[in-house]
Amino acid sequence: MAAITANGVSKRYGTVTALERVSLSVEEGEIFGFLGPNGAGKSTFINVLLDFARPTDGSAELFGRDCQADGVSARERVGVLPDGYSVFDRLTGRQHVAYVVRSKDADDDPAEVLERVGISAAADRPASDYSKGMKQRLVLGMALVGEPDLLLLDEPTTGLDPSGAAEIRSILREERDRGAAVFFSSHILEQVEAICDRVGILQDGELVAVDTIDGLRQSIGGGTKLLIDVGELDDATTEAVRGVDGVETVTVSDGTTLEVTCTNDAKMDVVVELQRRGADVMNFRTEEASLEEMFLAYTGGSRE
Ligand SMILES: Nc1ncnc2c1ncn2[C@@H]1O[C@H](COP(=O)(O)OP(=O)(O)OP(=O)(O)O)[C@@H](O)[C@H]1O
Repeated sequence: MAAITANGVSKRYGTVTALERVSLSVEEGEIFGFLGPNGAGKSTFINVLLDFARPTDGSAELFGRDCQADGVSARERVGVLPDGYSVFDRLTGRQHVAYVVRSKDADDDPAEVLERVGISAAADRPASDYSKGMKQRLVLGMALVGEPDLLLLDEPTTGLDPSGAAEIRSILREERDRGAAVFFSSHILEQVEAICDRVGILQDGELVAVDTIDGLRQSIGGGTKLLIDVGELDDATTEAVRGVDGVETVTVSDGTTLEVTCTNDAKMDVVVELQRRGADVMNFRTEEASLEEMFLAYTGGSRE
């Protein structure tokens, strides 16, 4: 059964359309990255799943249970790191985790949970004294209690230093590997590229793409960039390469290096055309489009 199903979810705040007919499905055992620039609607979508916000149109389900009509039972199997979370200032980290263990009727050892998220040294300090990154680790630890079947995480690595972000990514992989679905939002492309099985790109409330990273690469023109060093290059040869089926763009740098973006299938045709035209192909490299290039292609360069 799908962990998350969204059927045409729209959300309007007055004249602002935060979400526009978002439909998607996330399965158990996958890490799904929800990517979009600031204000794209990522938190609003998670808030709809948690019933912090009600959709204007459409509906959403967690494990087949309606997030609004049946919200409490929909959230039963879910661990959450919400946007704008807060901690209880007077409780220690250990007490926070112990509280969640009791309320979920779970049997996790709070010390182990705190160890896992890297704040065991601060276990008995009040959470009010924690840094932002430590609070974030604490709330993530609380989300992990009870082996939830779905982790819903709003920007889980923002505010963490690079090694902290890497630790969290490895926890998310472990959770996926034990069969949980992991859904997390981010505007940090590298975080998403590093661990996601699939990615959804949200732009102005609309889901403009959902695919694997490789699939996204394919759909923006194969996503393959060829860098070809040739001895000499004339305009007619450049034009001929532009005319090869599957070629999207051709640019020339330093007078002798061609940069060609094209579908995977067109790679060899480009080289064959160059040779047919008598060009001396001296070096030939390919680069895959980075997620950043894909993101810019989908969002029209509005990365923030
Ligand atoms: N409670 C609210 N009242 C009015 N407008 C809202 C409310 N919540 C969100 N919005 C608007 O909806 C849009 C989407 O906001 P949202 O917080 O979902 O974006 P986001 O993708 O999570 O952004 P960020 O990456 O900056 O956190 C924005 O234009 C925002 O101003």
